[in-house]
Amino acid sequence: MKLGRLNHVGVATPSIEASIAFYRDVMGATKIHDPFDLPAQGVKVCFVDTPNTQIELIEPLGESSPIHGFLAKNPAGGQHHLCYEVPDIHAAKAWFEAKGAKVLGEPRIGAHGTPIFFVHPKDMGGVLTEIMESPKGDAGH
Ligand SMILES: CC[C@@H](C(=O)O)C(=O)SCCNC(=O)CCNC(=O)[C@H](O)C(C)(C)COP(=O)(O)OP(=O)(O)OC[C@H]1O[C@@H](n2cnc3c(N)ncnc32)[C@H](O)[C@@H]1OP(=O)(O)O
Ligand SMILES: [Co+2]
Repeated sequence: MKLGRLNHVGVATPSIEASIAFYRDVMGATKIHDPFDLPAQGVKVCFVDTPNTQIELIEPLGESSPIHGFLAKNPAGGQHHLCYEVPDIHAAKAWFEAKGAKVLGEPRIGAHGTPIFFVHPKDMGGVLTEIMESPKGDAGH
């Protein structure tokens, strides 16, 4: 597998509205997308565009949100995951499993409408890593 483009940096926040104000007023972001709920992933999401990638703001949605534990340890929020693009999600899953890394569940549809999976931070140098299939027609690198 070849390392693909960095698609986004996931940032967990207790308040997407407060984080939007921060990225707009302090960081000077000029393109902030409308937030939306993603119940299947247990998060509310908002993308902030930068010239070369996106910040993905995520706020817990529902009691079983996968980011509850992270925010319990980091109540003010913080950098949560990095997401890289790959051309073929199933080939990428097989690659990480063959390397002995713990893939968390089966591929599912993520916020960009393409399949994603996560690899456990303990096997990824301490970084929760999201692998995302590139949108069709996009090589991802
Ligand atoms: C918007 C949709 C989608 C997209 O399309 O982009 C998303 O990005 S959704 C993002 C949210 N979804 C997920 O994170 C799903 C995958 N995550 C998980 O399955 C769990 O969060 C986890 C990674 C298995 C952690 O589980 P949790 O129960 O919260 O924590 P533990 O206490 O069991 O943690 C074990 C261990 O790992 C450390 N940890 C936890 N989270 C992170 C993190 N984000 N980055 C780095 N390290 C993390 C945690 O500190 C524990 O370490 P020790 O205490 O040393 O054991
Ligand atoms: Co993400």
